[in-house]
Amino acid sequence: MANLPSILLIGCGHMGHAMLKGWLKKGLETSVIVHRHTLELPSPHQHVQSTAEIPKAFKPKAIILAMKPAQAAEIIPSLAPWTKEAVILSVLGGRDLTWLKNQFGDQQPVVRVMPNTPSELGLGMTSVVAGPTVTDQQKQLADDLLHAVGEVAWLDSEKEMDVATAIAGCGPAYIFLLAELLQKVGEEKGLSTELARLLARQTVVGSAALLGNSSQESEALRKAVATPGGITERAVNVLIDSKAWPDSLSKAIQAAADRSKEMAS
Ligand SMILES: NC(=O)C1=CN([C@@H]2O[C@H](COP(=O)(O)OP(=O)(O)OC[C@H]3O[C@@H](n4cnc5c(N)ncnc54)[C@H](O)[C@@H]3O)[C@@H](O)[C@H]2O)C=CC1
Ligand SMILES: O=C(O)[C@@H]1CCC=N1
Repeated sequence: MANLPSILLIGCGHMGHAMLKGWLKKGLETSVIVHRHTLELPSPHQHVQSTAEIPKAFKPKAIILAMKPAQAAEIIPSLAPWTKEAVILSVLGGRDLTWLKNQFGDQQPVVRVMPNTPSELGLGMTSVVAGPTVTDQQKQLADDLLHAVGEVAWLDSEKEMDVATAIAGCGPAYIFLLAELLQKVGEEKGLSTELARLLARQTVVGSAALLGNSSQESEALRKAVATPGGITERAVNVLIDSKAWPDSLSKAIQAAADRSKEMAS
């Protein structure tokens, strides 16, 4: 793969750092990273603690906004010296293209991006929608950067972004919660913490890898475990009851999508 373009990354916390780790592995050309805390970076990448310290001569092809949404309005005006020749990739949860246009002005090319933390391993899932002034070349640049850290879905409409966020942006938290709960129930049922932790973690890890390496639907993989009249079927019958997982997951996704929509303004 050709080197990835030069980037200016604003915010290098959980999400920014996950993407940066993925990009560094894939040959990121040059970057300046704004992060308030210490950060070890290989040369020629540069770490600064505030936007005031970004070298004036630096010409990033893309500026990635990965700070908290509440910090964004305060930081964005200080980025003016670097925005002219760059496309903005906004990772900000909930902040929509209209909000971004109001911050940067009508003409600034802006792409709204919703990645997730498995990007760190190149196993991310990123949903993307481009603003009206983004050129085909800039779309390609965004696509190259995001494909370097996993799968990319270009949405047909920005309306899809709230649910896409609720499923994939937030999704790793649901999977980790499942691992947490499996461990907790194991402990409650008398297993040692060490054994319950191992059983829960390796089951989630192994199942995700199996799904990722299989051409079968998740339903088929599930049915391959649940022998008719056997043991798994008893548990699946409890979980699949319409009032159990189908209902709670639907409510959970709706709650997250509603919050994403709420954060647009
Ligand atoms: N954590 C996740 O799984 C995901 C997060 N996001 C989005 O990513 C963004 C960041 O979230 P997290 O990484 O979880 O937050 P975080 O709190 O871990 O990171 C925030 C970063 O912003 C930096 N920052 C704070 N004030 C700053 C300032 N004045 N100038 C420059 N940088 C400053 C901090 O140093 C830190 O690097 C949010 O907008 C969130 O909606 C999107 C998808 C997934
Ligand atoms: O929880 C949040 O607000 C961010 C957006 C998606 C994942 N984390």
